[in-house]
Amino acid sequence: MTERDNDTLEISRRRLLGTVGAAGAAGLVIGAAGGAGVSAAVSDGGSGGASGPGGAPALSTVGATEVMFHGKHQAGITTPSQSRGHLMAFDLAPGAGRKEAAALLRRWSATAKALMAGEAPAGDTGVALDAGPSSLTITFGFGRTFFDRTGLTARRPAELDPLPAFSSDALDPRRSEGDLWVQIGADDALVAFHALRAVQKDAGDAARVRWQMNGFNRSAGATAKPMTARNLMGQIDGTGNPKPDEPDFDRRIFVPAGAPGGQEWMAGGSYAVVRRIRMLLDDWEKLSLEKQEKVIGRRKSDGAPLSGGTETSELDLNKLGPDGRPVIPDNAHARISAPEQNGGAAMLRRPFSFHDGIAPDGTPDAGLLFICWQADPLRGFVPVQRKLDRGDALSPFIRHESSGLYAVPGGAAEGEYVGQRLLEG
Ligand SMILES: C=CC1=C(C)c2cc3[nH]c(cc4nc(cc5[nH]c(cc1n2)c(C)c5CCC(=O)O)C(CCC(=O)O)=C4C)c(C)c3C=C
Ligand SMILES: [Fe+2]
Repeated sequence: MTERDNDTLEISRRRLLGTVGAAGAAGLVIGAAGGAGVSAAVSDGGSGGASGPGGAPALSTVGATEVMFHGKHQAGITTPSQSRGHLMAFDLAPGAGRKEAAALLRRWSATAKALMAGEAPAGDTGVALDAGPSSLTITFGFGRTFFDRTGLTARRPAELDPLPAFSSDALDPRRSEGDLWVQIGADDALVAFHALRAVQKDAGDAARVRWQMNGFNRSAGATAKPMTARNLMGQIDGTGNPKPDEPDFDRRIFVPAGAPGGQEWMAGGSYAVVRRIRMLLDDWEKLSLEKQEKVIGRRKSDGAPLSGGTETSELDLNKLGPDGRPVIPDNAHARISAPEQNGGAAMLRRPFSFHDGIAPDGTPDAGLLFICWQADPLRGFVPVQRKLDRGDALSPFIRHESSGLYAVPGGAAEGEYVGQRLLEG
């Protein structure tokens, strides 16, 4: 596989034998559209056999797809959603400061680079053997408290100021915030788990796990062509996301270099708002299909706006029904959260679903690990959530149970580790 900057798409032909199957083709197309650096190699051993070069097991495109570690932005932001995800927050251990944090980020970066390339470290457990890189991404961020703990308060970005309280919040502080945040995504469950263990072991005495959450999306390659994912309410979720080929995408999602009053070490970075949002599925599933669609303002079957068209048609917020009322109701989630209703506020939503079994009250402990990316939370998540908090038809069916806000620095250049410009600048 060829290593490339993660803003470019490279399909290595070194081991590309035969035709890319439907699943693989889907993955590659999404990778290109998403602007994520992806390299894919497919091996069938040259004769349709079961082994690749050096006797390594053959890989499908799903297994062989590699997302590059180095690049302008960290991987895992514009990378197409993976089918497995793990989120972890760490607190620095008592006595650990800037020096220990820098050593930890150096270790984590080396591990991320190796695992994302499908390499197994010496003495490895073997959990991820045979599966290839499987689009593994490992993304690192800093929480507000990190800066005091490391004596870097003066370099804390204003964007990390605490989010306002929202009336519908039911937040558990033990599952919120944290000094450091790690997002892991992969198209193979074993590859994702392997990375989770490696990251945790690397933390050593420097940091302790504060909370950890597990998520999933539809399996890579399950659909013949790329499709927007569905959430556990059954809705197509992600349609309105800004697209990387739109002219203002970078400005909305990534911190520019040289921003007046900004923190230069965040150039190319982004801010992640992370919320564990429980879905009250027993209540939701009692609603008729018609009522469910009015809650969102889109059709459940294909995600098309209730004003007509297909999934990608613009919402016609002025269209009235035969009863003289807006066909997309005033409190519909898609209406309230639309950028044009929020002074252009936009974010890139890249969630995972979660299911943590059955709660003591017998209801499913399931919902959305909502992760959204923006250049500034005050021009992304905050205004939209303020508005949703005041009258979203979806609110009675969801509960925000935890919250985190993290500064995710730009990608590491070759020879650099993630966060080096902060920790050694
Ligand atoms: C504050 C931000 C948002 C939260 C929190 C949120 C929770 C949430 N959303 C859904 C389901 C859907 N959301 C959809 C659209 C949508 N949602 C937000 C923001 C938040 N959602 C935005 C900015 C948008 C896009 C609006 C637009 O551009 O028109 C949709 C419609 C399809 C789509 O565009 O993705 C669905 C469905 C759930 C289930 C949920 C909490 C669990
Ligand atoms: Fe939403």
